[in-house]
Amino acid sequence: MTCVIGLTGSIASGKSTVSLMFDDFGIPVIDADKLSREVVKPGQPALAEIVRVFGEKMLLEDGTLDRKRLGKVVFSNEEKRKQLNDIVHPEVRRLMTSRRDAYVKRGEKAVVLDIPLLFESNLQAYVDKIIVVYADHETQLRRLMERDGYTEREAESRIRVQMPVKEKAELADAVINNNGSKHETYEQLQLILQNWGILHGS
Ligand SMILES: CC(C)(COP(=O)(O)OP(=O)(O)OC[C@H]1O[C@@H](n2cnc3c(N)ncnc32)[C@H](O)[C@@H]1O)[C@@H](O)C(=O)NCCC(=O)NCCS
Ligand SMILES: Nc1ncnc2c1ncn2[C@@H]1O[C@H](COP(=O)(O)OP(=O)(O)OP(=O)(O)O)[C@@H](O)[C@H]1O
Repeated sequence: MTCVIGLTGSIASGKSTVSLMFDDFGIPVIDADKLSREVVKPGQPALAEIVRVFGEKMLLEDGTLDRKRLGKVVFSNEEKRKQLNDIVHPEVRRLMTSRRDAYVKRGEKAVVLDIPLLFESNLQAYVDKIIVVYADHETQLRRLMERDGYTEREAESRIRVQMPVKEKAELADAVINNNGSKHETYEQLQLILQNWGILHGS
């Protein structure tokens, strides 16, 4: 039986960092953020729908989506964010479940679905176990500003539209505290996978 692990957290809490660590254990990861980029590539119906709803101004000169511009709109307007979600999320869910099912069919011991909005979108039933990657607000804000070059205001607006990571942690089967070093995070992940019988102790 494949264990389907949902990996979530809040923006810049460290999901991608943890996601890379699964590689070390030979466990495949399906990344919802990556899929959400694939489904809006030029020629895809979701991009045409975004242009219809948000206008041609959302395209860069080369015909690709102007993510920065669209981000400015949707992270400051709840209604518009919902409109975008309604265009992008069904496609992402379709790709995610078909890839998950392929891994299950192959008999992998585990597969990870890295889904930033797992709780917000009510996708708990897609997975067997949930790991929340936690970082306290200050750490999250600092890492987000450093990684993406956002002002404090821009970073806060992105954090604010998600369920607080503390609440997510309460709903998890396991929590990784990512306030410390990446090595400490790695050790926590290893222990969780051992406890779940996915990895064997060394
Ligand atoms: C608005 C867009 C164009 C901004 O692109 P940008 O390259 O700046 O950000 P990126 O896609 O890398 O997302 C970064 C993080 O923002 C958060 N985030 C993204 N979209 C949303 C959303 N609709 N609601 C809440 N948080 C979101 C997630 O934590 C994500 O990990 C893009 O985020 C998007 O298309 N969002 C809608 C699809 C979506 O919900 N993706 C996230 C989960 S699949
Ligand atoms: N334990 C850590 N120590 C130092 N830096 C870290 C640690 N964990 C993550 N970071 C850094 O913090 C930033 C955010 O981490 P990461 O990209 O993994 O978050 P994320 O949850 O995947 O974000 P998003 O929701 O935007 O996809 C990155 O620049 C990453 O290198």
